[in-house]
Amino acid sequence: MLHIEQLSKKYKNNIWAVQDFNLSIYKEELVAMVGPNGAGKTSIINCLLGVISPTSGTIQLDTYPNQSKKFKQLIAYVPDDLILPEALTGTEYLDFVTSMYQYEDPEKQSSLIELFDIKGAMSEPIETYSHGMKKKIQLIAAFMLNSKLIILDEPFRGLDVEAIIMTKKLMRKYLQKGGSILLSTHDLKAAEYLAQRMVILSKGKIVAEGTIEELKVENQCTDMEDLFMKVSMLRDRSAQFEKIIENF
Ligand SMILES: Nc1ncnc2c1ncn2[C@@H]1O[C@H](COP(=O)(O)OP(=O)(O)OP(=O)(O)O)[C@@H](O)[C@H]1O
Repeated sequence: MLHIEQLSKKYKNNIWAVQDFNLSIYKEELVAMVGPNGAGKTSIINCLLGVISPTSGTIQLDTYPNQSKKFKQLIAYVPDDLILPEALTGTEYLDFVTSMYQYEDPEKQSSLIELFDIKGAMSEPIETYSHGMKKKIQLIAAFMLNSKLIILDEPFRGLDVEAIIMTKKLMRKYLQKGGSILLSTHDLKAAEYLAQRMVILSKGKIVAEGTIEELKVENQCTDMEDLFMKVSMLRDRSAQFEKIIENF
C-alpha cells in the first residue's frame, strides 16, 4: 500500500521540518499521525500530495510514485483549512472533483449528500455555507471517489455531533471495504478510538510508533494525554505550566 521511505524536508530557511520519516500504511488500516504544533505533520502531507518537493526520500502507493497521475487518482484528501471555490455551488464543486479524478458514482454521491444532510444546500454557492457545511462537502468529495487512501487532516473540526458520529462510521466502513486512512489530528481520543496504529512526531522526527496498546505498555502510561506528553517530550514543561495556571 502506501510506503514512505526516508522522507526529509528542509525549507529554504534551513528548517528541517521532517527528518528520516518512514511509514507504511496497509489495506484496511488507519494510522493516526499526532504531534505538537510544528512537529511536521502538514509538511509530510504536502510532500505526499506533491504540493511541495521533499529534500529526500520516496513515496509510493503500491508501485506508483507520488508524482504519477495514477498515485494522485488513488488518493483523496480532506484538508484542515477550508479553501474551496466559494463561487461554485455544492453540486458544481462535486462535478468539478468528479471530472478532475475522472471517476463518477452518482449513487454513492447522493447517498453521501443524504448522510451529511446537506441536500437542500447543494444548489447554493459554497460562500453561503457554514464552517461545518464546508467540511461536509469536502468529506463528501473525498469519500465519493474510488480512492485507495484517504488523508484526513482534522476531519471532525467544525462538524456537529451527528456528523462526527457518521464520519467515524463512514471511515470504519471505508476501511472494511479495503481502503486505508492517514488521520492527522490533535484529537487524541478520536485517534485512540479509530486508529490501528499511531505515529507520534516531535520536531520532525518519529518519537513513538505502534499500536495504542504497545505505546501505553512501552511508556507505562494508561492515559493517552499522559502518553503524548511523555513521548513528545512536553511533560518536562508541564510543571512550569501548572505554576503559570495556578498563579493566573
Ligand atoms: N513554508 C515554510 N517555510 C519555512 N518553514 C516552514 C514552512 N512550513 C512549515 N515550516 C516549518 O516546518 C516545521 C513543521 O511545520 P508543519 O506545518 O509541517 O507542522 P505541523 O505538525 O503541521 O504543525 P500544526 O500542528 O501546527 O499544523 C515548523 O517548524 C514550521 O515552522
